[in-house]
Amino acid sequence: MSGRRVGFCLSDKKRRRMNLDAFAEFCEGHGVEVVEIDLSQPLGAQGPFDVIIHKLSDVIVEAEHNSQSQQLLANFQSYVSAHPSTILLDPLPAMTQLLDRFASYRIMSELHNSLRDWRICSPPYLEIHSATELPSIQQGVTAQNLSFPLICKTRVAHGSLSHEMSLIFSADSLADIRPPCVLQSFVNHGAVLHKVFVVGDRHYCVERPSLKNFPSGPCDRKTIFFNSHQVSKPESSSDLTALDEEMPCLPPPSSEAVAALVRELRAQLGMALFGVDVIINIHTHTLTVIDINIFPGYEGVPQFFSSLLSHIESVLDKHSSAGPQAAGSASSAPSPAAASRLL
Ligand SMILES: Nc1ncnc2c1ncn2[C@@H]1O[C@H](COP(=O)(O)OP(=O)(O)OP(=O)(O)O)[C@@H](O)[C@H]1O
Ligand SMILES: O=P(O)(O)O[C@H]1[C@H](O)[C@@H](O)[C@H](OP(=O)(O)O)[C@@H](OP(=O)(O)O)[C@H]1O
Ligand SMILES: [Mg+2]
Repeated sequence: MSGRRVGFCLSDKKRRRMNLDAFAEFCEGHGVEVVEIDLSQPLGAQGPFDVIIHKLSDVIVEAEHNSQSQQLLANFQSYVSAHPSTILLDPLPAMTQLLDRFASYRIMSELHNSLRDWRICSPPYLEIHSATELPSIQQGVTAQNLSFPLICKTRVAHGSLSHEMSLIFSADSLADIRPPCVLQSFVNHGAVLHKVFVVGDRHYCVERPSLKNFPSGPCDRKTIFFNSHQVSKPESSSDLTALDEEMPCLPPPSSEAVAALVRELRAQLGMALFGVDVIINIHTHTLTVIDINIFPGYEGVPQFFSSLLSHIESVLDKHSSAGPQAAGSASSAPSPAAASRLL
């Protein structure tokens, strides 16, 4: 495979985090050229691209209220629409839905049906659209069978503001939430998070610290505000992740169940680069899905570069044998207006 060009459209932060320069060097050794796309310059002059890998989550979120980001997104979309043979990893509509926890939680909540044989579930949740709903939230909490403590997360799932969350211990503290957000039952899981990182047909599980167990049921404790990156990064260590009690180790998630989960999500989302966060309920040992992430950090994944390159090679090989309109091509992008309406 020689003479192939892969464009990367990433924020500066993401480019540094994934060490794109090192990946470009790695690809060069395999006859693949990596090009950093500058979204602010005409894309036509930067192409052609066989594949574009992007993480446009910040641009899509900003395009909601910023005309410059709207323009960048529109330029990107008109380029991909005009170049249907360029493969887009991942398709914009697929990844845009994961920017919205209302959409991603709906997907997670349907998993227990599609994966019935594997005892996979996600905690019950409630969508709060606006502050006008505040007076009736307690009714919603009861109707949806949510149980205290509750974890409250922003509706927007990606970007720096999206990791600010809170733990709510009683009905009185529901006044602390800031809509739009989701309320989700907190599931005790022994402070262990299992991150499943997906790269095409391969996936890898890594263990991370996580929130400790809390007594079930309402209590008069004050709301705890925290940033999820203080609790679920490899180096995270805080009072919130240190268990208060001794606890026997939980069994890790079954690898067959994780493989079934990844297969189902790959098919449902039509995506290749994503992460799924799962915890194990300490009482039922049920594999519980709590988050799906777009193009995550893959920290701790051995040989991420070679997995990513083999995925790129495999989609290109499939594409050339299937013809230019093969699945995953850039033509599946929504109109600029549709994409910016998605949040
Ligand atoms: N329903 C839940 N029950 C128990 N703990 C939870 C639940 N939801 C989230 N957590 C805890 O809160 C942390 C952050 O939650 P979540 O993964 O939804 O946030 P995030 O900001 O999207 O994180 P990431 O940066 O991994 O994408 C988890 O790692 C886990 O420790
Ligand atoms: O690799 P894990 O531990 O799963 O963490 C990821 C988060 O899940 C993502 O939400 C981050 O993306 P955003 O910074 O766009 O929220 C993502 O940031 P990144 O895209 O800069 O890598 C990571 O922090
Ligand atoms: Mg997340």
